[in-house]
Parts: sequence; C-alpha cells; structure tokens
Amino acid sequence: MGSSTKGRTVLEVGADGVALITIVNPPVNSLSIDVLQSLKESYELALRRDDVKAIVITGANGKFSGGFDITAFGGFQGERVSAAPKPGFISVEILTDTLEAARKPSVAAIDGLALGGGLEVAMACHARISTSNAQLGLPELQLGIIPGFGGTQRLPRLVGLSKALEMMLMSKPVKGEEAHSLGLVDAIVSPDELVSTARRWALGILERKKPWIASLYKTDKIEPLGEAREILNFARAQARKHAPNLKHPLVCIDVIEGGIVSGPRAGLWKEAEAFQGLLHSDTCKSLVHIFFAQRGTSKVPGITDLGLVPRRINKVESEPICKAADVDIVIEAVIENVSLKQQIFADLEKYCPPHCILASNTSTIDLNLIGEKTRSHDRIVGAHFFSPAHVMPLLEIVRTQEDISPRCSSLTLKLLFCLSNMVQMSIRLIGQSPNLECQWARLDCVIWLVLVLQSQLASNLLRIFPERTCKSMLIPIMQEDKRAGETTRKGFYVYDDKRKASPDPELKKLIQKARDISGITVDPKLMELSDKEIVEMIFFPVVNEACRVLSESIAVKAADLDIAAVMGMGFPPYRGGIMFWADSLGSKYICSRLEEWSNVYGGFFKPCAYLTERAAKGALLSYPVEQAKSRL
Ligand SMILES: C/C=C/C(=O)SCCNC(=O)CCNC(=O)[C@H](O)C(C)(C)COP(=O)(O)OP(=O)(O)OC[C@H]1O[C@@H](n2cnc3c(N)ncnc32)[C@H](O)[C@@H]1OP(=O)(O)O
Repeated sequence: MGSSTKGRTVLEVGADGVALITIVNPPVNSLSIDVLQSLKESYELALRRDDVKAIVITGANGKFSGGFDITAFGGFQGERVSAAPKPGFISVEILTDTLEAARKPSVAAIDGLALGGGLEVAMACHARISTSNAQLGLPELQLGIIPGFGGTQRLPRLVGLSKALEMMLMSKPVKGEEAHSLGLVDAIVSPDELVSTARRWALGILERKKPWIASLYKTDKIEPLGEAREILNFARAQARKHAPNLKHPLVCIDVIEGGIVSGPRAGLWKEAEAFQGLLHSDTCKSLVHIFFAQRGTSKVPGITDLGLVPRRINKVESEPICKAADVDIVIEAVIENVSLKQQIFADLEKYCPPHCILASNTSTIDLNLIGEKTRSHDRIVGAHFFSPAHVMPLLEIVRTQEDISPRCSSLTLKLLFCLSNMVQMSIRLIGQSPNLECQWARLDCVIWLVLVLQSQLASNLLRIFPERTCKSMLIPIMQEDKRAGETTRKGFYVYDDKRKASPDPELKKLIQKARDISGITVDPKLMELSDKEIVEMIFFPVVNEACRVLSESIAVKAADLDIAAVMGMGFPPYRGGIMFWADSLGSKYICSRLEEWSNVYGGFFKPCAYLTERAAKGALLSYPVEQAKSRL
C-alpha cells in the first residue's frame, strides 16, 4: 500500500472578499499529505492576501472529505516510516495554530461526507454549514486508531461528552439534521445554497453578526470533572465488556480525559502521540487490511475489469413466483435437496423470460448439478446469503462452470468447509477432552463464537470429503434432544426467561452418549491445552482448508477469504481475516503444528500441498502463486 494520489486544494478569491478553498482528491477527497500540505499553503496565502477577508473550506464534487488518506497508512507503518508527519504537525501546527487561531474567520461548507480527518478539519473552522444529507462522524476507531487531528478534544466540546463518546467508540456518523440539533453544525441548507450561505456566514462572523467560535476552547458542553469522570468510567466499562481484546477504545477515552483534566492543548499533544503509536499497532494493520479487502471483493478479474454496463433490475422474485413474465431475477431458497432444486429450475426456465437471472441460495450443491435439467447454464448463478440473512452482511455470488472437476468443488462448498472445519474441531475437542465438556463456555470464550452446525451441511461434507471430516454423533444427538440453541432454550447452554445462557450439566450425558456410539476415547493430553492451543487447533485446520481453496483457484485472492471469514464466520476483523492472521503467525509454524497433530490425531490435520510448499519456502500464504515464486 502506498499513496499514489496527488491531491491538492484550489484557492479562489471572490469579489466579496471570501477565499474559497476546495479539497480536490477523488474519489472521496481524502486528506493525503499532499492535500494537507496544500491546505496549509492555501490557508496561509489567504491569510496573507489583503483582498481576502474570510475563508470557506469545502470539498469538490459534493463531498467535503472522507478523512485522512487510508492508502498512506501502509507507507507510514512500513518502510517509509520517515514519511509520517511528526506528531502534532497536522493537529497543532496546521489545524489549531494556522486555521483555528487565524485572524480571519473560516467556515466549513459540508456536503456528502465529513468523516474522520474531514470532520476534524471542519471542527477547526469557526462555523459549519451543512446539507441535511451530509454524514458527519469520527469513524477512526474502526481502523484501529483514534481521531488524531483534534477530534477527541473538539467533538466533546461541540456535542457534549456522552454523544461524542458514542460517535467515536461506535464509529457512528450523524446526518446533517442531527448534527445541527447537537450543535455540531450551525445551519442546514440545500446543496445549491451551501457555498453562498457559508460565504455570507464567514463575512457575518467578521462583522460580529455571527459568533466567532474556537471550538477547542468551548467549555459549556463539558460536564464538571467529577461527572465527566463518571461518564468516562462507564464508557471504559462498556468498551472492556464489548471489545475486551482491543486497546484503542480505552486509549481514546484516556486521551479525552487528558484534555478535560489538563486542558485541550495538552489533550491535543496526548492525542497526537497516541495516534502515532496506534498507527503502528497490529490491530490497525489488520483493520486497514479489512477495509481494503472489503472493497476489493467488488473487483473480480475478468469480470469487473471488462467495462460491462450493469443491467437494470426492476423486479425480483423469490421462488415460488406468481406474476413471471416481467421478472428480472428469481432467487430460489428451498431446502438443500438436489432433485427438488433441479425440478424448480426446469420450471423456472419454462416460465421466466429469457433474460431473467435464475439464482439459487444453495450452500452446498454444485450449480451445474442444479441446472442439469435446463439449457440455462449461462444465466444460473449462486446467490448465497449467509445465515441469518437479515444480519450477515455477506452475499456470495457463485458462477457455473461447465468444466468443474470434481463437481463438488464449488466456491460455496469450500467456504462452508472452512466454517465446518472450525465447528468440527470444536466438537471434537469437547468430545475427546476429559474435562472440556464442562468447559464449553471456556471454548466459546476463547474463540469468541457461538457455533451452529446444520446437519444437512455436515452430512453433505462427510459424504464428499470423508477423509477430511471429523465424525461426531454429538450434533445429531443434540438435535434429537431438541437442542437448537436459544429458540428451544437449550443447546450447549440452557437459556432462562431473559435469554441469559448458562452451561448445561445435562450436556455431559449427551457427550458420553456420542462417545459411546462413535467409539471415541478420552484423550488426557487435551486436558492441558492452553487457550492459545485451543485457538490453533480450531483455526489451523480452517487455514489448511483456505489454502486448498486458494490453490484450486476457487477464490480469486486471499483477501476474499479474509472477508468471507470476517463477514460469514464471525472471525474477528481486528485479526485481519483468516489468511492475514495465518501470515502473521507464519506458514512454517502452522504447517509444523498441523503435522504434529496429524501424526497423533490423524488425517483431519494433514497439511495440504499448498501449505506444505509455502512452509518449506518460508513464503506467505496470501501471496499470489507468481508473486510468491518471485519472492523466494
Ligand atoms: C486522524 C484522521 C484519521 C482519519 O481520518 S482515518 C479515515 C477516516 N475515514 C474513514 O474511516 C472513512 C472510510 N471510508 C468510508 O467509510 C467509505 O469509503 C465512504 C463512506 C467514505 C464512501 O463509501 P462509498 O461511497 O460506499 O465508497 P467506497 O467504495 O467505500 O470508497 C470509494 C473509494 O474511496 C476509497 N476511500 C474511501 N475512503 C478513503 C480514505 N479515507 N482514504 C483513502 N481512500 C478512501 C475506497 O478505498 C474506494 O476506493 P476504490 O474505488 O479504489 O475501491
């Protein structure tokens, strides 16, 4: 990652004596170092020019700014550490001492986005005018950093401590209207009137008709120290509860407190130091990787680079359909039964217009098989909504391929196999460990997941890949006992009236029954597993499977598997996804652990050829094949 954009600002002085400074850095007017340097120069020029009385800052093409340039983070973290601006250069030198302390008033004219550093620039101006649809927020925490351009100091002083904490800790932006009611912006106008209103407002400040406010020094919205500390301590407790593995939310709270206790200028310095430190953290590197990996999923070589024009979809039906002549896409979502799906697709082909896309929500069945009784392979796709569909943000789109061999190796199946490996290993640990049956809660806590396994999926996988599947009777026995989790008020846990889960002592009997049926024996060595070993035993087989997916070119790139793991399996984003995490540990280490377990526990753990090869060469697992060769 490196910053390739040459961003800039443009200065135009109007006959009214207002200098309009426009941030220009498509697509979101991010604040690259070029832009920030240029902003400083434009501002200083406007301050020097006698024909300039006041200043308006805005963004080109209806977007104020999407924040600090995230593409530059890699450069600051990696080999170009010296390229990072020294702490305080942007927040103190540019935004506070040049903008906010200027003897000419400035107004931010905000349309579209004012996020992160974008809002921090706007808050350093003496007033803000916005459109109602603009989004204003400090979402830096979702990248593993804190607001570093003064946001931790100015936002609480503009909107109050509680709301500022909510906006920062939850990375939650507000829209223009709410920002206005909070006092973050001073007026709401239509996009057409935005710049003209901001110009008049800036002149109004100069003429003392509007207040000239340096938000860094506002005090009216900050609670007295004792009360403020209570709010901050509550926020700390919440952060520890909801994100126990993350440090940066606590750092953010400390920095805010620092400003309240020691004054905002001291707070700015504390913020600048903390920001610089967090930029180098593994959490930041992982979350930035996830940010770009997520956007990368929409770039599919051989498809999105062909310049195709998207087809307009006016009508979508889910199967069964009633009114079909004008339907553009039908999504079938019946149970995983091949002959039923084949019949449905044969019917759909008959009744739907020839342009209609025929989609299946299948999770395990090869699309070619589903479409076998049709001549519509060119318009059949897999549209697999991860379950529960209204919650999970992952939609997997699967293509048909006439030449897939073996048929079962569809992307869907492979990705689900990764998920299944994780679940199977967890079940195996419960089954074979002398004491883990009493410690389901520990397992859940260590891997931070609630696991669900559909018997259909399990039996399909067992049939297709018997040598790579752990056979356990525990899930069928639990299903027989109506243990579907919260819905039946018992699963691995029992749930009380308030849905509070507690470990179920009855589970022990079921585990013993599963052992007796499967002939599984207890392994005393599993009693001594550390948390780290549990995580590795569960997730290294997942890494192994992900390597197979990559080596068979079923996934286009490793980053797509990272997103599938985060969005579909609940893998923690702050670890960067399954392959990013694996590379942070090293292919050699993972391979050696799998080999060790494979010798003791059998083929389920056997590292695949791709993993073994990369480990032998000490290569990253996520590198494309060609790149990996050239690095060796
Ligand atoms: C101390 C200060 C620190 C900071 O300011 S850190 C940055 C804080 N800002 C953010 O966290 C905002 C991150 N961006 C977003 O949330 C979204 O993006 C937007 C809401 C701004 C826009 O969303 P949408 O319209 O759906 O577009 P899209 O596909 O997400 O982004 C379009 C292109 O813009 C790039 N981009 C977005 N924000 C930034 C940024 N802050 N720095 C550099 N690039 C950015 C993306 O990667 C992508 O690029 P491609 O088209 O090549 O995939």
